[in-house]
Amino acid sequence: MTKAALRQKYKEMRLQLSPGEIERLSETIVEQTLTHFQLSEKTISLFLPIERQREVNTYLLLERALGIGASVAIPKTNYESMEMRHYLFESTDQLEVNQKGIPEPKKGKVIAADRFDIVFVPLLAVDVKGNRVGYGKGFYDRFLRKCAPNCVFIGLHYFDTEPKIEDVLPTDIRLNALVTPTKVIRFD
Ligand SMILES: Nc1nc2c(c(=O)[nH]1)N(C=O)[C@@H](CNc1ccc(C(=O)N[C@@H](CCC(=O)O)C(=O)O)cc1)CN2
Ligand SMILES: Nc1ncnc2c1ncn2[C@@H]1O[C@H](COP(=O)(O)OP(=O)(O)OP(=O)(O)O)[C@@H](O)[C@H]1O
Repeated sequence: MTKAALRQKYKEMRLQLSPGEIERLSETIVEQTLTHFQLSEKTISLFLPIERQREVNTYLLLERALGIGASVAIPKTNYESMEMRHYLFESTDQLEVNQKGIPEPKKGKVIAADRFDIVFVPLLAVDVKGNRVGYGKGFYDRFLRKCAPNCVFIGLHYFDTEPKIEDVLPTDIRLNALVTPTKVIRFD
């Protein structure tokens, strides 16, 4: 399928999940993540969920990661440059929900892209090779290319992989791994 068709399909599938299901599936995704990846002492990029879009509740992962000594930075989007800048998470007082519904830091200590060990990546759909579909603005494609070569890109997703994304672009950056409620997949 094309990215446009997949966006529509998965937006609808997410909106069919009840708030109770979102919580339960998000908890399972977080448990799977903690079982399969070592987060302690790591520097991590973590998006916070657009609640009206029923994204994975990553607040649960934020709490757990901080509890085991990870440094967590949250991205903030700039719709003029179409780039993201990361700020070290220190307190929920730093956060404000932007006009797209994304909780983002207002200020804080800036963390450069090449400092991350792990980046958790939001997505609408992903194929069997780790190609992803996001909201189509390329924020993550621009950010991930600046990360260190050994940085691990992990998608968090409620659903299974798609057989194929038809219109993959040369600028698209693949995931290294995917965590769903039932599977942890490593690509490559
Ligand atoms: N939680 C979260 N943070 C993220 C992303 C994400 O997918 N999830 N992004 C991933 O790249 C970037 C933001 N990308 C976005 C780009 C466009 C729209 C947007 O146009 N939203 C529409 C509603 C959604 C729709 O139906 O298209 C809008 O607000 O009108 C939202 C996010 C960076 N931060
Ligand atoms: N490094 C880059 N420099 C300039 N433009 C880029 C770069 N990476 C991606 N783009 C552009 O951004 C857009 C990304 O579209 P695409 O459908 O791949 O987004 P997406 O991966 O779904 O979105 P997102 O990364 O925001 O979740 C394309 O128009 C692409 O050409």
